[in-house]
Amino acid sequence: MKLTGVELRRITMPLVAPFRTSFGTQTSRDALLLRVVTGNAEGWGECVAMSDPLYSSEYVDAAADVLRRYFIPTLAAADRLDAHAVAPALAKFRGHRMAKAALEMGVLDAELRAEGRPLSRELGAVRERVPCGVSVGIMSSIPELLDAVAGYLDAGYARIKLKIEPGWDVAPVAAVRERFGDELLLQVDANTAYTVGDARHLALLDPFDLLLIEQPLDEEDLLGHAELARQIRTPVCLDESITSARTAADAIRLQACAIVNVKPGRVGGYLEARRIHDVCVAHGVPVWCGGMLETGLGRAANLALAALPGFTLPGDTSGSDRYYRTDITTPFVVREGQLDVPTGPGIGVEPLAAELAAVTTSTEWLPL
Ligand SMILES: CSCC[C@@H](NC(=O)CCC(=O)O)C(=O)O
Ligand SMILES: [Mg+2]
Repeated sequence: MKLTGVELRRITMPLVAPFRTSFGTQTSRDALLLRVVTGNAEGWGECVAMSDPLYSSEYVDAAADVLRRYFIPTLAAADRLDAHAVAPALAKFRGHRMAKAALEMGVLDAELRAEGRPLSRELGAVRERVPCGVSVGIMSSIPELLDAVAGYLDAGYARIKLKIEPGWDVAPVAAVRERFGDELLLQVDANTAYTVGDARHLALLDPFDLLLIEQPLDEEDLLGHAELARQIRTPVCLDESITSARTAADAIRLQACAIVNVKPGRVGGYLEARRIHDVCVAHGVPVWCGGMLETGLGRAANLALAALPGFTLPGDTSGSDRYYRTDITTPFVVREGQLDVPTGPGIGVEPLAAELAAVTTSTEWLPL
C-alpha cells in the first residue's frame, strides 16, 4: 500500500452540556481528524488529544505539528506501509502517542476497507453488542447530579461513573447510592486529584461497593497506587498511568491496579490497545474501554475494541448524544444499555459530508 497524502482536519463540536473533571471544564471538543489516502482506499483517524495539556502532556496543536513535521513524512518515506508498520516506523520519535494513534488508525482503516474486513474482526472481537457506561461530570450541587444520573439511567446506561475531586467525592457517591440503590453499577474517576496521603479519606468510599476507583493518584505514582490499594477495599483502576503493554505489565506486577481502563489514543493505537488487553487477560485483570469524547469515528473503533473477550466491564462508550447534539457520523444510539459493534469494512462508519463541513475549522492537505 502506498501513501498518496493525508488531510489534517480540525473540527470544533459544541458539547450538549459543560463536562467538568478534576482538571477543568469542557464546553466544546476541538479535535484533529486525519483522512489517510492510499493508492486503493481512504481511512479515517481521530486524535484524542485535548485542546490543552491537562489530561496528559499532549494537546491538539502539538499533535498536528508533530504529524505534519515528523510522522507523516516519515511514513511517506517508509518502504512498507501497513498498519503494523506504523508504530515501528515512528518508534524513534519519543512520546506523542495520541498523534501516533491517529495516524495508525487512519492507515488501519484504509487497509481494512481495501480488504473489505471489519476492524472488529481484525482485533478479535467476540461480541456483536457491548454494554455501555456513561461518565458523569462534577456538578454544582447534589440535586443536579441526581437529576443527571436519573436521566442517564432512563436512557438505559448499564453503569454510572462519577468524576470526583477533593470536596466532591464521598457526598455525591453516598447520595447516588442512596437514591438509586445497591444494584447500580457505580464507579468513580479522580483523574489524579489525590495523593497517597488521602488514603484514609478515600477509604470512606469503601462502604459504597464501587466497582473501582479510577486513577486516584499522579500518573507516575505506581508505588503510591500500590500503597493506596493496600489501604482501601475499592479496587484501583488505572487510566493515565497505562501508556503501553509494558507499563500495564509493570503496574500489575507492582499491584498498583486491579483493573485497567484501555484507551487506544493514550497508548499509541488500537494495536497496542489489543496488546494491553492480552497482557491484562493473561494476568486475570479485567479491562474496559475508556473514552476521550470521541466523535462517531473514534466511537466506532472503540466499540470494535470493547467487543474483545477481556473487556468484561462496561466502558465509557456512550451514545453520540451524551456529548453532541449532532455527530459527524450516523449517531450511535444506546438501546437496552448496549451499542452495536460496527460490521462494515474498516471502522465501519464514515463522516457525513454536511455534518463534517459544519464543524470544520480548517483543512490542510499534505501530498506525499
Ligand atoms: C475530558 S475528560 C477525558 C478523560 C476521561 N474520560 C471520561 O471520563 C469519559 C469521556 C467519554 O465518555 O468519552 C477519563 O479520564 O476517563
Ligand atoms: Mg479516566
